[in-house]
Amino acid sequence: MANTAKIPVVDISDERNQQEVARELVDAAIKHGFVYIKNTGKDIPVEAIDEAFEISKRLFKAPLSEKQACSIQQNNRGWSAMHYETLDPATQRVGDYKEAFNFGDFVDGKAQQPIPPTIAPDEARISYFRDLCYNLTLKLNTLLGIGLEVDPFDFFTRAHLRSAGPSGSILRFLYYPPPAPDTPTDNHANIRAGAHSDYGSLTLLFRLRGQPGLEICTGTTTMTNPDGTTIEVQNWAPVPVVPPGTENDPAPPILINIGDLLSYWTGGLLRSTVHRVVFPKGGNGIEGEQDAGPRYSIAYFCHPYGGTKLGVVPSEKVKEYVERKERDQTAKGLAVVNPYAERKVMTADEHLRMRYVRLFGKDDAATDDDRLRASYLQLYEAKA
Ligand SMILES: O=C(O)CCC(=O)C(=O)O
Ligand SMILES: [Fe+2]
Repeated sequence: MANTAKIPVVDISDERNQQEVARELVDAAIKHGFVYIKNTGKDIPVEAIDEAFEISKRLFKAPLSEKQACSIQQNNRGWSAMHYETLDPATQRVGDYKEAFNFGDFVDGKAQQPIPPTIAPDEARISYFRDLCYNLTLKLNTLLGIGLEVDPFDFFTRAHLRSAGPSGSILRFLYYPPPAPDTPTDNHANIRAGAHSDYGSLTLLFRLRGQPGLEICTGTTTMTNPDGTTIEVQNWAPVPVVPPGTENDPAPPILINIGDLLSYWTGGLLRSTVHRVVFPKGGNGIEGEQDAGPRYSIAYFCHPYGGTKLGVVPSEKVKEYVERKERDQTAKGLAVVNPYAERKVMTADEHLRMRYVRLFGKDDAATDDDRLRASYLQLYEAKA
């Protein structure tokens, strides 16, 4: 049995004591940065998930010309071709072995971007699914507010309301084709999705039974080379689609992870964990997860309103954590960098732009402010 990730499964049903649910979610977000939401079919009906996967499969099978006509734009909407994205440029020699399609906002069930004709009749259903994801993220934001004892408890929720203004939220269909026979699958030359952390506040991830590949970084090990020099090697643990206790649920649990924005906003208290998607290695050791065929997943990346100021979160828990970390750094003789001490508080849009600058390596687009923020962020990306 592979050393699988020990991510908690939380049942967020309304019948449960919501204080308790909130505590469980926050504990997982602090410790793992990931948490499974038990799928009872109440928050997101199982049929809606099945439908979304069915549409996604048809979309990626559509003629290339249809997809190319919807190629991804500056606004991060549209189709991203095989190898187009490189999530881990430091390690990867070629871009990710995947295709993706990003959906931004819909208005009255209509996409505000070009849609391949093959799935044009499904627009309203995609919009409905995106709404279900949005509603679930509002509930999760409220629970995180309760668990962090933020005052007011709906502080995060309000920042994520559509009525607050446009955001970077994206519904993304992902397709990982089976590796071609000559494809090297050693994770360095070629990988389905390179190691990365997500950019926004929360990500919802839907996966299919029998389609493994997601792994989380659980830490690093220092290795000594023959010449005495040392290198840090990342340790990886597969994330089962169907963790123990959920085998009889109507659908696999929805996997939630904390993104960099929420980690930054909470001074690093909530953890944004690095993850990646690898090719099947003759099964990953998890019972029932042996599939070497194509892999489909669906992600919903939740972002607050673009103008949200990522200043101090009104929570004693966050404040105590930031102060404790500063004391620890001082005791270790390390420089103390307080992100809240910036002369101008960064907004959600600025945070996202900073990440795009890094993803696409366009440093010429970066301003001094971007670089300053990047240096602050590095501190919070030190996944202690
Ligand atoms: O496909 C997956 O399982 C994960 C995808 C992912 O991490 C991402 O798109 O950010
Ligand atoms: Fe991700």
